[in-house]
Amino acid sequence: MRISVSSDMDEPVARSLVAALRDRGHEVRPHGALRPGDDPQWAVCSEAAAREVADGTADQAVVCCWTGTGASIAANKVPGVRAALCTDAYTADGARRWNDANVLALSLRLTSEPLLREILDAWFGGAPSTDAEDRQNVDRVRLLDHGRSRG
Ligand SMILES: O=C(CO)[C@H](O)[C@H](O)COP(=O)(O)O
Repeated sequence: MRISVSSDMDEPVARSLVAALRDRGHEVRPHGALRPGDDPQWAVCSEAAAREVADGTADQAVVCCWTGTGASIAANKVPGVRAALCTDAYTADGARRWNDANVLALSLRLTSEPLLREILDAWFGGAPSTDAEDRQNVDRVRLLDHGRSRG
């Protein structure tokens, strides 16, 4: 897959993330502190990575900041993006399964190396549910991309 990755800080775990994605055979598109000369502000680089998902340049994205909250907030402002801040593998699995999340948000502070591997295993090992109620929920969220809460 083509994965856009952003981080506002050049932290070891962010570099491990890029390496882990490449090890898994993904094509990484770096942003922010992971790309020399790029703007590292979390609001800027998270949006840039999320936009690549929305416009189809990337299949998914992983956005990082110290807490993960700013990165997830910025990514979720991009129409078509469903970003999930995941601090454990169960949440990552649920985000893919129930929320059809297409952007993984990570906290650089909380995500240890073993936890990173667990979260990535769950994220990339999961698939969106085909259950009708789950799809209805995701469709409902898609309406919000267009400022509507009803079809
Ligand atoms: O977690 C974050 C935003 O949600 C940032 O990483 C945090 O605010 C640190 O930014 P800075 O180093 O510019 O103060």
